[in-house]
Amino acid sequence: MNILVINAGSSSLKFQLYAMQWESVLAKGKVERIGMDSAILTYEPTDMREVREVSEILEHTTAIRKMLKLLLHPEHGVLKDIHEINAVGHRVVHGGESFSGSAIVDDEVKREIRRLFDLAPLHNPAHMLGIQAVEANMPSVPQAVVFDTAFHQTMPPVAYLYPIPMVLYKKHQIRRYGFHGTSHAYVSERAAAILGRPLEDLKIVTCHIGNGASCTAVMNGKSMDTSMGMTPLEGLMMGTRSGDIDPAIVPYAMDKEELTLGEVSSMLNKHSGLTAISQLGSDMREITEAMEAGDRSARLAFEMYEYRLRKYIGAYAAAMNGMDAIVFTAGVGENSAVLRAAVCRNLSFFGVELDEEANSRRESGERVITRNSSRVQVLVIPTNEELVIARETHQLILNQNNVV
Ligand SMILES: Nc1ncnc2c1ncn2[C@@H]1O[C@H](COP(=O)(O)OP(=O)(O)O)[C@@H](O)[C@H]1O
Ligand SMILES: CC(=O)OP(=O)(O)O
Ligand SMILES: [Mg+2]
Repeated sequence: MNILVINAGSSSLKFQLYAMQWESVLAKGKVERIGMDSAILTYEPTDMREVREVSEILEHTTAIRKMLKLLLHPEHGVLKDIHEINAVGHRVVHGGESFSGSAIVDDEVKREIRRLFDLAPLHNPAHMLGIQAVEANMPSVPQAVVFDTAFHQTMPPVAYLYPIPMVLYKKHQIRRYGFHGTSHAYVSERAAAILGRPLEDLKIVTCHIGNGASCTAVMNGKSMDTSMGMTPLEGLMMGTRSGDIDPAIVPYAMDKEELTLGEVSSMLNKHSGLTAISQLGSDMREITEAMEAGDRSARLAFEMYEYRLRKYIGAYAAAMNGMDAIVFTAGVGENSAVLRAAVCRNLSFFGVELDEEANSRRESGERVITRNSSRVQVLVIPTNEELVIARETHQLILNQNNVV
């Protein structure tokens, strides 16, 4: 069975085509910087040369159309016919309290994803465009959705409730949900395998630091707390999102700057975080380069980002009463040796001993970046949300076929 996995992020669209018999990737690719005039499309068919295009791609729908064309391309393609794709699995960020597991897409599921647009305004609408673009191009293919929120359904009430009137939870399900669940689950399992210890015995802080960023306290293999909340806005400082702020800023800024609710939400989701402080944009690569060239705003942005991340790691060590390992993953976590070094240098109190050479080595695979003597092991683990989504989709399709 071939499964196409689509991960439509806020600024990127990643895809992988899996042959499930071997769990092997036939082709993969990504479109980065969607919405900007120089979007970058990279397509990598296994065993063939990479194709790279820089063009204006303003919408997720255009990105998907370009992807299908490449998969079927006479020269670069890996498929002869679109029907060789047996199912599509989508990453969906918000599943609310309705979904504690994955689901096959039907009208009811689509209605629920739409109902949750307000809670994940940068994400759920993009996923829906993805689902619709697949329906338009491949009307008979079954689609599944795998939710970021599902892994965090194990959080206890002390972690998921807000200290506000209970009526808001009971009537409107206002609570903390957490996101990036497939990634936190995957990297914590891999960390246990690399450390050669049972996941059930470990206290791990997983740091998924991409354009969106979140930290999770994974205790005995279960999410016990995570930094994102009712929406992916809470927690760490991110590319364009503020993360934690005093909620009183919202009415105050609305009053002083005469902002509408929509404007203040857009300010916190799209014009805050690294973008706001660096005044250079949200790309950590550019910010690090500018910082190293002496730009003060870039340095402040970097330092705030690192400081807020480190505070969460410390908080989760306290939440779990211990910490065996820290995992860095996603775009920034996997690639920014500078950020990892800054975080680790300031965690020596916990017994983190960074191996500077291992940290700065230009490697892309899974690795430990602390010395053997380090009390807390720090790992870099490339995330693989796509593989988790492919496995879940495969299982749902097999179950469906057995029932029919
Ligand atoms: N070599 C690098 N050094 C520092 N940051 C990087 C590097 N490569 C990618 N990034 C960062 O990773 C971010 C994207 O991460 P990713 O996990 O792909 O995001 P998302 O899925 O949220 O769109 C970019 O904003 C970029 O700043
Ligand atoms: C939930 C979330 O923030 O996702 P992303 O990192 O893809 O923006
Ligand atoms: Mg992502």
